[in-house]
Amino acid sequence: MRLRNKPWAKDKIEQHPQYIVANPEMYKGKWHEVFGNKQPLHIEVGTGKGQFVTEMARANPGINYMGIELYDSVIVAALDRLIEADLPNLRLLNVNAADLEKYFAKNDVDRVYLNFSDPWPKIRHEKRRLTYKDFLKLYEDILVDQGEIHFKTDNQGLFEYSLMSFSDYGLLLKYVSLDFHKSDYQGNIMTEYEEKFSEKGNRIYRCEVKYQN
Ligand SMILES: C[S@@+](CC[C@H](N)C(=O)[O-])C[C@H]1O[C@@H](n2cnc3c(N)ncnc32)[C@H](O)[C@@H]1O
Repeated sequence: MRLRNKPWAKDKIEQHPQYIVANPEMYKGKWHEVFGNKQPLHIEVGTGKGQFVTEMARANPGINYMGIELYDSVIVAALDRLIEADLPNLRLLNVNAADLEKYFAKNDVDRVYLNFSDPWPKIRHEKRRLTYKDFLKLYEDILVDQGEIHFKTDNQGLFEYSLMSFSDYGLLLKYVSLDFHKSDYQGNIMTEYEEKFSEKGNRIYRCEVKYQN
């Protein structure tokens, strides 16, 4: 993600606490208070400009969604999208996924989406990959039992690494496609990166994995 410095981004985020949750640690274990219902919660870790979560929330009003993004200069684009869509079942969190356990308790989350996560190809950066074992432990600690991770990428190296990481962790493979856009999967919602890279002719890889606890 190319980052343009936006010095006004912090102020804009603070002005919209109804969309980008302020003090999210207050809601650990009680996110239903934020949404006003007990619908399942699906989170996208590394949501970028938020196209995927917004369209998922619009298409599935019976599920609550949360887009999690580290950079304020990126999440403001998701905020603009959310202001326009004004969906009651969608919120954003401007936090680092490495701190997820500060904001979510066990069973708070029903599904984790990882879309076009930064590949961090150098081995010395392995720990930053969102499918590294420490992140798989974090997701396990906030998901319901038998919770799922749904993962899409155009990066073959990251996909291969992630399948190995999921397998080493003991996750069960439920679905895998090595050319997702040529598969018979119905109802795919595209992310910004997915649109950009598939238009360039890149192949899209996708899998669904499930914890066996
Ligand atoms: C390559 S972009 C993909 C954006 C979007 N999911 C898509 O498919 O279009 C990856 C995003 O993940 C965010 N990200 C990376 N590491 C993160 C972390 N530890 N916590 C939260 N967001 C993170 C980046 O800032 C970036 O916006």
